[in-house]
Amino acid sequence: MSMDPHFQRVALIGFGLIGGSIARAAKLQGLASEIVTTARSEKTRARVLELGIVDQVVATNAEAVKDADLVILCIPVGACGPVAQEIAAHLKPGAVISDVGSVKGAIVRDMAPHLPKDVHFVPAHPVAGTEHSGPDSGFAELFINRWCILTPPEGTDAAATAHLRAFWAAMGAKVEVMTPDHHDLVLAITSHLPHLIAYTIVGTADELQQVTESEVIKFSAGGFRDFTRIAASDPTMWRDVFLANKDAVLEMLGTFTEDLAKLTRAIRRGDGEALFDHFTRTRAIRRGIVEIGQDSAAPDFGRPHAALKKP
Ligand SMILES: NC(=O)c1ccc[n+]([C@@H]2O[C@H](COP(=O)([O-])OP(=O)(O)OC[C@H]3O[C@@H](n4cnc5c(N)ncnc54)[C@H](O)[C@@H]3O)[C@@H](O)[C@H]2O)c1
Ligand SMILES: O=C(O)C(=O)C[C@]1(C(=O)O)C=C[C@@H](O)C=C1
Repeated sequence: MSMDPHFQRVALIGFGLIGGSIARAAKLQGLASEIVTTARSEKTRARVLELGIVDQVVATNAEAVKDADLVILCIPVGACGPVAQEIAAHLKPGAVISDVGSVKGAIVRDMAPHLPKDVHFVPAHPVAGTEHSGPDSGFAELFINRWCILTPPEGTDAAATAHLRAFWAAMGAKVEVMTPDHHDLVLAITSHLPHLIAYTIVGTADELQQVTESEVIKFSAGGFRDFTRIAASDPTMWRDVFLANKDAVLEMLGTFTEDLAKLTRAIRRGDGEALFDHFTRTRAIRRGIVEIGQDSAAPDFGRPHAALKKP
């Protein structure tokens, strides 16, 4: 028999893209009897109330977690440690405490030491998002057919993990469990590096435009436009991701730079065969992802990297 996904009282710390999407999906699927959220500014509290999705909007995180059976931190990765410290004394014994951060090792290191022994800490990362943020950006369908990765520390109560898994599955997600370190390596290449590349190339094009006084960006074609969408993602969120996943990103950046050098050499030498072979291989990878209906987070694809093998 599968686990009941329902929680009595759910507290969402932060009502942005992800918090707002969880609220909408949980409400639609009847996954909580009551949803409470924090919004720090008066303006956001008024807006969240106006949206009419949650039952209660409060100003402090401590107030939000009171009596909550499930607490989800939906805030930038760098804020999770301080917020764990802030809410620790107010958590209900037996509650499931989770998050949605894009990095998992740092979250475990920053949050776990503050949490009382009588709560169940099950970190999570829904691998689904957009370049938008704030209370109006969320939507109930965001998680449908997307991965949600859980990274429960060793010794976590299996029933708590199963309950959170059922909650995410009921919002449409495909759930997988892995270690925080493995998560961070896989996401460094499939999500963090692509964002770094987008942030770089859009900045480079803009600088070129200024230096040459040309209209580089005005005449940009489809490929560049896709990069600008990614490069419009939230600066606070992505600053925190790169600070928190420094080691894995630097490791993947090293491998990426070597591969870029190989393609650079092929262009310089006029080695059409090397370019054609490379592009043929990557086209097959894309087609494989689309075929299995997985156009986000495709762990373990491409040339195998020793560190990416499943633990
Ligand atoms: N945007 C994405 O594509 C995406 C996808 C998956 C996971 N994530 C992760 O989800 C988390 C939230 O991202 P988002 O896109 O929803 O961001 P967002 O900017 O839309 O929302 C974040 C919210 O957190 C609030 N906040 C910040 N510090 C706080 C604090 N100390 N206490 C209470 N509230 C606080 C902000 O006011 C804001 O409302 C991040 O950790 C991010 O890494 C993002
Ligand atoms: O599609 C996008 O806009 C995203 O960047 C979403 C995306 C990703 O890289 O896939 C970004 C960060 C998250 O942690 C999860 C999902």
